[in-house]
Amino acid sequence: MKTTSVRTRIKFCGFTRAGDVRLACELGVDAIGLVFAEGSPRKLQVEEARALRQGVMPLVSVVALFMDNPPEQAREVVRILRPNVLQFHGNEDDSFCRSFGLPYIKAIPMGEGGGIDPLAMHARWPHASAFLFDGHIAGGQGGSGRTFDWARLPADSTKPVMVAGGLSIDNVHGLVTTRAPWAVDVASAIESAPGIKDGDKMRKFVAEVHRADCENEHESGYRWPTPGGCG
Ligand SMILES: O=C(O)c1ccccc1NCC(=O)[C@H](O)[C@H](O)COP(=O)(O)O
Repeated sequence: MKTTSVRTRIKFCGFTRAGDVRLACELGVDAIGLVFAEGSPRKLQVEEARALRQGVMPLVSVVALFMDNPPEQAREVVRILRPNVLQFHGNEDDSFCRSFGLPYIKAIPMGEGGGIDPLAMHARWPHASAFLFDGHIAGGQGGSGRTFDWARLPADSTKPVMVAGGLSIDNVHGLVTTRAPWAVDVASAIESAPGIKDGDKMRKFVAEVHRADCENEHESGYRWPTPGGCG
C-alpha cells in the first residue's frame, strides 16, 4: 500500500467551535469533518455547520459526514453547507452516495475481525473517491476512539486508503511509517471532550504526522525542496 505521495493528508473530524476550525486550518490540516450522524455528540444542525464553514480557510476541504441519514436531510446539508466531499458511515449504497454530485468517501467498519475483500469493496462502491478504514463496529458510530489491527488494511487497493479509529499522538507515527496511508483521520484523541478540540493535541498530532512523513521520505530518497522541509 506504499504510495508515491510525499505527504500524508490529515483530516480532523467533529468540530463544533469556530476557534477550533481556525486553529486546525492554521496548523495545515487538509480537511475539516462536520458530523450530521444522528446520535453523535458531535452532531451539528445545518445552520451551525454553515457558521463553522465560514471560518474554513481557502484550499481546506469541508467534509460532511452522514450515517444512514434520511435523503432529504442529506440534501439539505449539501444545499446549505456546500461541502467539498461527503463521507458515509452507514449502509448507504453507491447510487445513494453519488446522487449528490460530489466526491464521496465510504467508511468501512473494522471493529469486528475478519478479512477485507478489496475487490468486493470496489464492486460495491465503484464511484467512491476513497475508502476510510475506521475502528468502529458495523452499525456503530464513528468517533469511537477504537483502533484496529492495521495488518488487516488492504495491501492492493486501487483507491486512496484513509485510516481512522483511535489514532493519537502516540500511534500515528507508527501507522504512517509502516503503512503509509493516503490520509489519517482523527476525532477523539485531539479533544478534551466530544466536539471540543484541544489545541495542544491538534498541534502535536500534526507534528507527529509530519515527523513520520520526513522519515518516509528519507527512506525513499526524496528530499523536501524547501528550506522549511525535513532537513
Ligand atoms: O465523530 C463522530 O461522532 C461520528 C459519528 C458517526 C459517524 C462518524 C463519526 N465520525 C467519523 C470520523 O471521521 C472520525 O474521525 C473517525 O471515526 C475517527 O474517530 P476517532 O476514533 O475518535 O479518532
